[in-house]
Order: sequence, then C-alpha cells, then structure tokens
Amino acid sequence: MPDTGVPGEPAAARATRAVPLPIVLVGPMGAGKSRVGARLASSVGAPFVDTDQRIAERYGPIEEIFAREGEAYFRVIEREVVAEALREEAVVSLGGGAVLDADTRADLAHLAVVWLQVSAEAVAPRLTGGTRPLLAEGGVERWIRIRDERRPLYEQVAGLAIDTSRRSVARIVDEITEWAGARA
Ligand SMILES: Nc1ncnc2c1ncn2[C@@H]1O[C@H](COP(=O)(O)OP(=O)(O)OP(=O)(O)O)[C@@H](O)[C@H]1O
Ligand SMILES: O=C(O)C1=C[C@@H](O)[C@@H](O)[C@H](O)C1
Ligand SMILES: [Mg+2]
Repeated sequence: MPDTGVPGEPAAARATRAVPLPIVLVGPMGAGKSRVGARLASSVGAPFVDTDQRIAERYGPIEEIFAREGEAYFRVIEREVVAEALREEAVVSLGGGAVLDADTRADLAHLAVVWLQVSAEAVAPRLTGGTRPLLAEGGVERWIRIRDERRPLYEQVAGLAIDTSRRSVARIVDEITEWAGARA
C-alpha cells in the first residue's frame, strides 16, 4: 500500500486520520457540535461544515429567519442545506433540530453519526449570550423539554454517543476519531 502520510510523522498519528467522511455531529443546543466539529475537522484534515453557519451565510441570522418567516420555513431551508452538506466529504455539524426531518434521518442511516450529549447542569453556563430563538423564553427548563422530545431521534440516527459534560474537546475529538477510524 502506498504511504500517503506526512514525511517524518509517526505512523500512529497518521493512522488516526483514516476516517470515513462525512462524519456528522448531532445533539441538543449547547452540546458542543460547532466547537467539537471545527476541532475534529482540523484534526482529521477535512473541511468543516456547520449547517447553522451555512444557513446564516445564505439567508441571514437564524433568529431573524425565525422571527420573519417562522420555524416551519426555517426547517425547509435547513433540510436543503443539510441534504447538500451530507453529500460532502467533510465533518458536518447539524443544527439541534435537524433530526426532526424524516428525510434527514433516512440520509443519516448510512453515515458515521455522533450524538453529543450534555447534562442540564453542564449546559446552563454554555447557553448564555447565544442567539437561540427556541430558548428566547423558558431557559434551561425549555432546553430540557426539547432535549427530551428529541432524544429518541438522536438515538435512532447515531452510532456513537458521547457525554460532553465533563470531557475536554480534545478528548472528545480523540474518541470520535478512534471510533470513526474503526469504521473506515
Ligand atoms: N466539551 C466542552 N467543554 C466545555 N465547554 C464546551 C465544550 N464543548 C463546547 N463548549 C462550549 O459550550 C458552548 C456551546 O458550544 P457549541 O456552540 O459548540 O454548541 P452547539 O452544539 O453547536 O450548539 P447549537 O446547537 O446552539 O449550535 C460554547 O461556548 C463552547 O465553547
Ligand atoms: O434545536 C433547534 O431546533 C435549533 C438549534 C440550533 O442549532 C439552530 O439550528 C436553531 O436555533 C434551531
Ligand atoms: Mg452550533
């Protein structure tokens, strides 16, 4: 087999990069999908796509889409952006509610999907300062309700679940890389 690694790089470090793409991150708001996704992408040398970010680039801030057009419209454009992103050889972080779409769940059935989990206690300080329209009212209680409603959907699509409450981003990246590498 040809050696495609970086000259001088230890074989073990190279081996960790052989992962199937896309790798998709799902989970509730504040679980760390954006932060872990960006770090994972740079670690495995893949592009990073955050579907919330892509929606905002194309259609404007998400809270404005919710305010102007409503959630149902947001879900339609989210589905389009997600379908496109899932065809890319990238690390893809989905919005927290993307799994509500049945076509998205069907797409995810064939892919390496990681469910990032977080406890209510750990997420509370992570949610401050954000612009999350579904949490504009109701705070952590509302977050818990949304998380619980969607739990079966995350469970259905994911091949690996990681509790991020007390893990460093670096450790989460290592665990995903190891799991995905074994699927390659
Ligand atoms: N493992 C972690 N430990 C501590 N803080 C974290 C961890 N992962 C992410 N965070 C912090 O939690 C906050 C939310 O993370 P992030 O934006 O990545 O979540 P998200 O899942 O993308 O949320 P959303 O669905 O709202 O986009 C950020 O301030 C981030 O720096
Ligand atoms: O959980 C949700 O439904 C959402 C999560 C965010 O990632 C954004 O996609 C948006 O704020 C909706
Ligand atoms: Mg995010």
